[in-house]
Amino acid sequence: ARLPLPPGPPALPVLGHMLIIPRSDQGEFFHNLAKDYGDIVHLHIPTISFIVLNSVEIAVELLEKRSHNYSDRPSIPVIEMMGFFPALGLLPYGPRFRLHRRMTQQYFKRQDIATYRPLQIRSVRILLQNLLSAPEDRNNHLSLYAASILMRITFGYDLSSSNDTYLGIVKAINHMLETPGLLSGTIIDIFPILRHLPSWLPGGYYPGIVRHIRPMTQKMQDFPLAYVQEQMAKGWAKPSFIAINLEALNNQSGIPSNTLLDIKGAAAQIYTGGAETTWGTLSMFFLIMMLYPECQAKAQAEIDAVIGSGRLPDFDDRQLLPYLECVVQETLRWNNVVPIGVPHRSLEDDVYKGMFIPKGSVVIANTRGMSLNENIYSDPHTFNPSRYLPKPEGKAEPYPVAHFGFGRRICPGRYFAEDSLWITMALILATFKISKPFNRDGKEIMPELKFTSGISRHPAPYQCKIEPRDEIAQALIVQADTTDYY
Ligand code: HEM
Repeated sequence: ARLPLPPGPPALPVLGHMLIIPRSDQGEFFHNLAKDYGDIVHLHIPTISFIVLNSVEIAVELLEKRSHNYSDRPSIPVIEMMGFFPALGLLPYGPRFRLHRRMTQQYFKRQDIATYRPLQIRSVRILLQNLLSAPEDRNNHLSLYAASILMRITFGYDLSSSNDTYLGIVKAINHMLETPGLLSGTIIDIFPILRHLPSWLPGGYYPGIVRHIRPMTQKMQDFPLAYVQEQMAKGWAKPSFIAINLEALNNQSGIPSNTLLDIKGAAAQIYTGGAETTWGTLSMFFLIMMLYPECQAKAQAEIDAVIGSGRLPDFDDRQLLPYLECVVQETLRWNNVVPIGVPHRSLEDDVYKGMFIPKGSVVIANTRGMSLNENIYSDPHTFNPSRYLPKPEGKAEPYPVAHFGFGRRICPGRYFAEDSLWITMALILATFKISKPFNRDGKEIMPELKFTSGISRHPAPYQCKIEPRDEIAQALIVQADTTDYY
């Protein structure tokens, strides 16, 4: 305990760093702190130590190589009070975490991910047709697309309309979780002690939110299980995460309620964790394609040269499209949608390079800062897919690795998510031109670079123009086979 803590800015006597930690854009704030104090920084507020990791090397050293100590989560009582239990992303390190992790990882294993491809392709084709018929509804189409894939594989549900009641519930909950100043998952929001500080939280505020949200959360978790049980009773349940887990228990008489709770909790976490992040990344992609038309044109030229214009890209084409691969990776880096990851927590005292890391520290992998590291990425605020290409065409910079987190808590849906993003971007670039809209005077409208703030971060609403690249592309979209082969 005599060893020094990692360095950090000057702190106030009791409040510590409470007044300097911003409520939004913490990723940038931590990134700037790293310039003065280094890649590992200590901050504190009453009773809580934060260790902020600003480089991939340190995150790997602590969160991966010492993962036995750094795989716990800090408790987020307000979210638990809302009924999010048991949810893998929030579970403390222990037997229940291991059970949920196993169930989820098993379903999204790298070697089995190809099973989902027919469903992903069909869903993207439907997305293309929706974008063709109502391009101004881009946002709704994207969120419908992301949720529909995950709901189908989680509980066999055919989500076909943005007006679906169940989708409405999930979106309302997500909205609550990301609204800045509410339950945004900002550092300030997630620490229980702050609930007692009137300056941050007016009295009665949280109980009010909980009253409003709890029945919705309950329904979000209960409906999928009831739906699958009903379909199984009728004998036509589609393959799904819930169906597989229930079938595995078939020979047991009377499934314990705790087991059912685990199945529905794990299922709900899959689409709450996966849909918002996938949708957010695709929303970022449309914004980027509008801002960087030269990158869009280069990716389209590559697709045209490799695939021609007579068919839509397929997963088999992935190896043949190196620039498109760089576009996907650069989209994940440029403004990553989970900018400070999900906080880990240390279980025991530890020492790193002569610095003391107290037991119970909240450990934040600042993935935004890692993506902006000037020692690795030249001109990091610029979207430049070519940076990853070998020299002399590119700069041979490494693909980003931080955006899916680290160690035993690394995103279990990462292989599936990358597949979804790749096929979506490939088909959209093959068929559509994305550009800035015009105002009444015929001048281009420059989008404002504004982002939401919370655990997940995505562009604030913006307009863009989406039109088929040509008549051949339009025909490909209209004639695309959307038969359900999954
Ligand atoms: C672009 C898409 C996605 C991004 C950027 C993303 C990012 C992340 C990050 C940063 C974490 C925290 C990792 C850590 O604590 O170190 C995480 C956790 C998680 N993600 Fe994802 N994710 C994405 C898609 C998905 C998908 C498609 C699924 C479901 C299939 C999913 C399910 C989860 C779950 C269940 C956790 C909690 C894991 C745990 O606490 O052990 N995610 N994700």
